[in-house]
Amino acid sequence: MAKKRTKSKSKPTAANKKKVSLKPSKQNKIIFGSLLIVLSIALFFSFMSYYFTWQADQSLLSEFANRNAEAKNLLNKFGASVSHFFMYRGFGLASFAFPVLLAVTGLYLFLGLSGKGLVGKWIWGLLGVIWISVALGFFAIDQPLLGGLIGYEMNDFLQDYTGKIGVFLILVFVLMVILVRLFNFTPEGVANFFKKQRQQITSDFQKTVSVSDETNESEETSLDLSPEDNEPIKVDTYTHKKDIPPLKSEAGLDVNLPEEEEVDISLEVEKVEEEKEESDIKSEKLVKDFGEFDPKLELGNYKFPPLDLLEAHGASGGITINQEELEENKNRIVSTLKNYKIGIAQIKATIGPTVTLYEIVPEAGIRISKIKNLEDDIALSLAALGIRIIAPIPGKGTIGIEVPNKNATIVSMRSVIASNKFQKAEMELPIAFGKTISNETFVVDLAKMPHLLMAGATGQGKSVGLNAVITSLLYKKHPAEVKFVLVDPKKVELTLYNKIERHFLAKLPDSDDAIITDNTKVINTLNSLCIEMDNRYELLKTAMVRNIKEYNVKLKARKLNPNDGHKFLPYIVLVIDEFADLIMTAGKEVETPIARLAQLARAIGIHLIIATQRPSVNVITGIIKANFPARIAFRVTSKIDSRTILDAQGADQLIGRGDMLYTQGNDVTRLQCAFVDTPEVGKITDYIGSQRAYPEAHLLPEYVGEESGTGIDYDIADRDAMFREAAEVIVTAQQGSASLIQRKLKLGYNRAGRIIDQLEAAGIVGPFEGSKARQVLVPDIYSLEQLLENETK
Ligand SMILES: Nc1ncnc2c1ncn2[C@@H]1O[C@H](COP(=O)(O)OP(=O)(O)OP(=O)(O)O)[C@@H](O)[C@H]1O
Repeated sequence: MAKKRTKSKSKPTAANKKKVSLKPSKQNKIIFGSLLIVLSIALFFSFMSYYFTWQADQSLLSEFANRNAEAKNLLNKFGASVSHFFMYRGFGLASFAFPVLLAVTGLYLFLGLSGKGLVGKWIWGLLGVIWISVALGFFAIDQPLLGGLIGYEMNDFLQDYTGKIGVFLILVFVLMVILVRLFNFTPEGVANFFKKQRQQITSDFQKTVSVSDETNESEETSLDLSPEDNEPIKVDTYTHKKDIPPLKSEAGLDVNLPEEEEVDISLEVEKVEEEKEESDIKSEKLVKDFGEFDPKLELGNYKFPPLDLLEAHGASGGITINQEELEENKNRIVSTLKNYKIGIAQIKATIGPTVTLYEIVPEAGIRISKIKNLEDDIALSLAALGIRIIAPIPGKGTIGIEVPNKNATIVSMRSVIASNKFQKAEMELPIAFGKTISNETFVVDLAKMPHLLMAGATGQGKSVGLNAVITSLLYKKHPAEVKFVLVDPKKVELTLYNKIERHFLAKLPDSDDAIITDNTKVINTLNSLCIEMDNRYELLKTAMVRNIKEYNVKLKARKLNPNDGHKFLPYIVLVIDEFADLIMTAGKEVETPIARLAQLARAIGIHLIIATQRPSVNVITGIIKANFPARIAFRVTSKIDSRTILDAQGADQLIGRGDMLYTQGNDVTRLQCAFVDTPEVGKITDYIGSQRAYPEAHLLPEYVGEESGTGIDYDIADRDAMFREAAEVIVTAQQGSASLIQRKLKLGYNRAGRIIDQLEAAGIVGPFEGSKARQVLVPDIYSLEQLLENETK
């Protein structure tokens, strides 16, 4: 009871306090506001009449209590006494600021405006009062009524200490403070003021001129709604209320116009159409006459490949995993973890196409780091290939164990292309990679990646992955919108796309084949792409846009003149298979342009996809890695490789056949890559290839290398051990081809390629001639021997 009472006692006091001091009711505010206004009027009139009656009323001041005594002041004895107090004993003429301040305060309260800034007004007001009274005391020392007693005394006091000049300087300084703080009296402020005045005059002048030229209509538009200081008027489109910036009165007081009044004033806001530049009007007319520019028009009848070119790969039955398998795996996980004394509170399974994710909530008190440390042991105990432990699953407090399904389901390209997610994807370059562990279609935008690095050991699904990427784009993009530059040193993986050369491929002007299989050509192509990139940046600059998307939108709206070199820019996707081979043979020569493209090409629509078998650090160099945030790892053979690609392990524990990890930044997602077989790709390219095409492949800018040859100088000492045998084979057969050396000497493609380069450097074979074999420059074995002997001399 006692407690209650104390509580109830303390509460109301606090509340009352609040009510009285901080939040007066609206009525109270109005009452108090009116009182202040009335008081200010009374003061004003008293002060006014005091100047005429003060002498007459002087003697009455001591007779305030005498009812018979009558003062001359308009407000009688009250007026005479108060005025005497303020004007004579106080601040003199400056006292007129008090009725003003009181009136403003009263208005604030009366209208219920927020009291922000009121204190400031009082402070500045009082400072102004003191300054004026001291100034008047200083200049009109013989007129005590002007400066008042305080003005006089303060002046006297200051003069005693600082002398007349000192007081004058103090007055000037305080005046400066007031001017700077209250009226922004700075050199820039003054300059701006004059500038605005000048602008106002010129615009007024122009308006007058235009009014005389134009019809009545322009009279309406010349109605100037903007306030003088060019601050914008915000108009609420629903209520048509103007949000007018507070006006400043001469005395430096912010006067906020009461909102209610604004509603009463019916303000008609005329929608003034935005001023259009001449070019805008022109482009609008063009769009009106001819419609938007359509880059697809040239191949207007182009038909996108239908879905039935793709096969279902028996995936129509859905995922096949039975309850037994799930139970079995669960029991194994539980018992394995028990061996390590890890209790499980809960376990949940998510079935994916190739793996099932078991999500475990460990018992309270078990450290996740313990499970993480036991990762390898647990994987070993579960004795299955492809187990990956994620401890903890990012964003969840659980631990994931991925266990491969006994019967993996193939994710067909058909199923992902047909998915709603892909069909409705509002992306620039949508790619349907496959399905996630929870069987959702995984679609990403290549334009956002913006480049992709793909790695994986032989036979783990890289080529299929590349085909999936290309197929996705072929299903979604018109030939006018995207072009591929394909680099295929293996010569077999991407050849099928030859059929769509005149639809979708880009090549160097002088080359026969669009698909690049030769390393020297790759260097030229990469450099040519760099030129294309620079050209595109130049176009973007002149069009004043930031990226290819904005550029093409502007071009479609006919805002860019083709006569100035503007043209529709298709996305360019550079696909390099076997990047390791390229880096090994050409090194810096390819690394530099690739790094340049990777760093800069995202805005102008050139995107790189690089695939490699060997994800070692000398292939995926730091500079390349830094510019390829999006990476895909198929199965690799070692943890180190996994780290090189993903900066995380796990790719070594994949099960192959399209099982992959995708990362774009931090999160690693396990996916089953969509499967598209070579015959399917064949069908798609046949379908596209059989349609009307452009006259030729999209031409890249010409690039003239420093040397037309290989550009690689070989020292005699650096020659391959099989160099002599290879030279003999070539000269005997009189056919300069790497594949001949490969066959006869049973060498790998790369080594044979290098030997051919060395033979060229030695002058035994001629330069590269596209798809034709190189010319053999030595007629017979005898001449060859002579040539080689002369070399050693
Ligand atoms: N997503 C997938 N789904 C099912 N099977 C696949 C998938 N990807 C690849 N495979 C199987 O793996 C085989 C090898 O794939 P792929 O040719 O893509 O390997 P690769 O990594 O390109 O090898 P290499 O580096 O030697 O060219 C395919 O023939 C196919 O049988």
